[in-house]
Amino acid sequence: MQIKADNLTYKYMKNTPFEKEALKGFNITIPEGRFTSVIGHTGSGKSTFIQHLNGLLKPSSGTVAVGDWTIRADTKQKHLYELRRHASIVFQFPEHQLFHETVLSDVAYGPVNFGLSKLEAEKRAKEYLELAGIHPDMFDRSPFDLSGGQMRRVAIAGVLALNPKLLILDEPTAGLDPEGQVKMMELFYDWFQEKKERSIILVTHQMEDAARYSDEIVLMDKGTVKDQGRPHQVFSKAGELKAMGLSVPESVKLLSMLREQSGEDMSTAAFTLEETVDQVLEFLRKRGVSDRV
Ligand SMILES: Nc1ncnc2c1ncn2[C@@H]1O[C@H](COP(=O)(O)OP(=O)(O)OP(=O)(O)O)[C@@H](O)[C@H]1O
Repeated sequence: MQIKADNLTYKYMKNTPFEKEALKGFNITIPEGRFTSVIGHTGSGKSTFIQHLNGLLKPSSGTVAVGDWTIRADTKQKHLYELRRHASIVFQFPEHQLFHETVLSDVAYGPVNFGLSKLEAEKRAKEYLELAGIHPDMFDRSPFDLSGGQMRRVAIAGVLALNPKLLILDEPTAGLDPEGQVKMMELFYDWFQEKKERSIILVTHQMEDAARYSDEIVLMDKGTVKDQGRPHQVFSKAGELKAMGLSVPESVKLLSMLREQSGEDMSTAAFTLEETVDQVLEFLRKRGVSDRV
């Protein structure tokens, strides 16, 4: 679903002495079928923005359009019920929301709620649990007997089983070990790639993830959108990012240092280990030392 914000403003505790303008009237368009990461310093408004994308928050002024739904300050919640079938948010620590007796019934709950029969819902739940790496032996166990990482996978399977078109992820790998983080991101990316109309909006502080998986990056600062572009465009402005208290991926740092210290005209756009090695080898080739590598 395409996302379009027009002059989007959001104020917490509006018209009170504690009023806080978290979004300051920005415009943005994010086309359907993209993996988009939203980055920005803490407090820049990322979570506030994404909560508008399925109507959890409504603009104080301006509009947000998500697919066929347009959300304004006076939009009634009942008009957003259908939107929530298509746009799902995964907050940090989604495992805190597990509450059913068994893993299977927890994942099947959402699809039943959205109208599937119990049989169909369980079939779909099994499919997504397996995709999320949960072995069938665990289906009848209590979700609370699982490890933290497994509980997170069950919770994610519950969201994917709703078959959303837009998946909104707010720091979904927080608290996982490095291997768990990679596996979780690969799960999301595989899901995203399966159908071309699927979109992901990922809020992250992990610049490596933003660079590696995204088609586009949205950079937020002080309640507004500062930049939007492909990873190599956004991360080529290392100085600006640093001034906002942000960093660039380690691979970009390494190549930037190499470029500065050698004076070589080379690209710093490399977001995986393989791409970085290729760039370094290219550098060495230009310098005529590739035979010794
Ligand atoms: N419930 C709330 N009541 C009042 N102010 C809030 C509330 N939630 C967020 N804010 C304020 O709104 C601004 C934007 O917060 P938001 O959580 O959207 O930022 P963020 O970029 O997601 O931050 P982080 O990276 O730390 O999660 C911040 O100044 C924050 O203090």
